Amino acid sequence: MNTSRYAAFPQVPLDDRTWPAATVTAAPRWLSTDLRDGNQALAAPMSPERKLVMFDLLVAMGYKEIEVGFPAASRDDHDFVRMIIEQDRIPDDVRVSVLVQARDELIERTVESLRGAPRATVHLYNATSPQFRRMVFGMTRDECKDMAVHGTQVMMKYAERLLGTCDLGFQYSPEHFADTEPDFALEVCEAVMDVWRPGPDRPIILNFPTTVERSTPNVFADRIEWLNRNLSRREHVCLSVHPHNDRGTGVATAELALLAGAERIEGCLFGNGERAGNVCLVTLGLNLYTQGIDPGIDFSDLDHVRRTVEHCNGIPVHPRHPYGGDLVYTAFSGSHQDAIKKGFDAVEREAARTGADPSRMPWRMPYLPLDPQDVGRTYEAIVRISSQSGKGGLAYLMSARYGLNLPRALQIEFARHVQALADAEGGEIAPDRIRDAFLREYAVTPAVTPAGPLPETAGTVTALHIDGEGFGLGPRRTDTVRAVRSALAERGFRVRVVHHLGPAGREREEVAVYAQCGLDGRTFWGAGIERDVVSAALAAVDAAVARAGLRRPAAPAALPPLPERERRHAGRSGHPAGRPRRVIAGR
Ligand SMILES: CC(=O)SCCNC(=O)CCNC(=O)[C@H](O)C(C)(C)COP(=O)(O)OP(=O)(O)OC[C@H]1O[C@@H](n2cnc3c(N)ncnc32)[C@H](O)[C@@H]1OP(=O)(O)O
Ligand SMILES: CC(C)C(=O)C(=O)O
Ligand SMILES: [Mg+2]
Repeated sequence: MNTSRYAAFPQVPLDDRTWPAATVTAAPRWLSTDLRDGNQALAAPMSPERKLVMFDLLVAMGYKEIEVGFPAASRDDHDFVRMIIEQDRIPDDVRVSVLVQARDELIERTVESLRGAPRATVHLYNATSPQFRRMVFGMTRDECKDMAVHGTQVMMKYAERLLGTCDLGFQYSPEHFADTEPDFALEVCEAVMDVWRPGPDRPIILNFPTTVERSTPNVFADRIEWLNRNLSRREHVCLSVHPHNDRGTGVATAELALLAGAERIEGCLFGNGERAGNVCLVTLGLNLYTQGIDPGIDFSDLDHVRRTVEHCNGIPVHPRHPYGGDLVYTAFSGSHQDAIKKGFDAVEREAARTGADPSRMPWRMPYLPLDPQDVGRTYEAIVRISSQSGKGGLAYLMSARYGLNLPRALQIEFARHVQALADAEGGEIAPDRIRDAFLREYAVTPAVTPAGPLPETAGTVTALHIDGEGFGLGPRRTDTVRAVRSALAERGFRVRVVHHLGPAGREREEVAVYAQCGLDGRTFWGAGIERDVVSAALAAVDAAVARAGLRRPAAPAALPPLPERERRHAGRSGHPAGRPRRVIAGR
């Protein structure tokens, strides 16, 4: 590749920059340009209907400055502006703006589109960079400056003629500011201000776009700090930035610009816009939120925002898009899942200890920069199981989704089963399949249960785990059922441990008990899930004993036929192939 065709971007001479030591403590003013810069970048620009959906979304989210179009561009753009004005759809605390080039014929139509608006801003621009002056305009610096000055004069003339009592705002952008000599950008802005004459009730927005992002964000920040120091009438100027994302650093550019003195940011939801997009307003807003700063924008139903934006733009949001993508609150890898599970366990313990509401506790969760619930997501998709997962993730899924808190040793054992499944199938294993595999493997129901005690030699049920708590049963107890009953009674087990088994909303409340059965130096786990703890404990013991194969009949053929469900499960359990699962536990 021919690197020699490109050159590093020149630095701004600013040796005493202060922005690196600054911090952001409040949200900037936001302007959404989804309906203008975002819209102009679509293969099929939005119809007025889709524009209205986007406009209503932006208003509902709390954006107070919305660029609604380029009325001189098309009938749709013009008619949309007319529609929201005539139908009185602009809330009192929202200001719309419209963009226009510094060209007389376009300015008239643009200003005219705002007739009847109680308040609105005209946004005028012309390119100022040397390339543009040379290649596109064929103009000197002075001629280029005159273009901006003249455009401002023409805009004011038409506004006076057409807009009557409108509370008119004015914004000027030197397009390609990031490529323009800083002193020339300043000169043009000063000349524009001389015409507009900003004052106490007559502010001006000076908006500095990267237009095409070519430099590292620190270079842009230096430019903004330099302007911040050198602009006259600074108290009447709102210093705004408009980063694009050509180098993938639009967000960083905006954030460093804030440190350098910018007060307002223009961007689009999920970073729509020309080429690699405008800066993403969702990322910027939630970046502030996760620093404890209120962005002033409602992101509490981010999936709805994303769906609406996808509908309006006709472009899908990437699954890994910060904060809003489908996968950004999901861990697939084992060590991440394990740490997240431990993080949630720690929060629960802390909440139980202090009586605090977990949803109000400080968020410090490994691998999750934001509580998904804060943006309307659930915890369900936090962990998804694949061949990269381990016992921690599995334990989280079983607990969070099905209320099954597996003891650690059982987690380890079950993880091996799931790993084998993942290795065999590849890809993701759906939660319900994992739960089914667990029930099939551990909640074994003996097919025949005649009365009578277990023989002394049958093996020893060594432990019960009820809702994550282990109860050792002592070495000498061999009568399983008696051991269970007395262990529960000795502990005065009256607590009703309630789990929801199955998807949230199912009404059955059940208790899960896990039993460990030791035989010949090996351990066999069983699970019982029943409506009360004693039945669950008995079922768990039955299952553990059954899995140990303790009371296998000598001749399986002598038993009645297997029920359909049992038949399906036989041979899929990790037991040697063909070994009968039909075992009997006495009661
Ligand atoms: C960075 C940005 O996003 S800026 C916003 C850009 N947005 C858009 O362009 C979308 C809307 N635009 C349009 O619909 C059309 O371009 C229109 C209606 C504005 C103009 O259409 P046309 O008159 O056919 O001209 P065209 O689009 O080809 O523009 C080229 C002319 O604009 C001039 N021009 C380009 N940028 C500017 C500017 N910022 N200020 C003044 N004139 C400009 C060019 O020099 C050229 O002039 P020429 O006709 O003398 O050669
Ligand atoms: C019109 C201006 C602000 C623009 O969109 C840009 O330069 O990117
Ligand atoms: Mg732009």
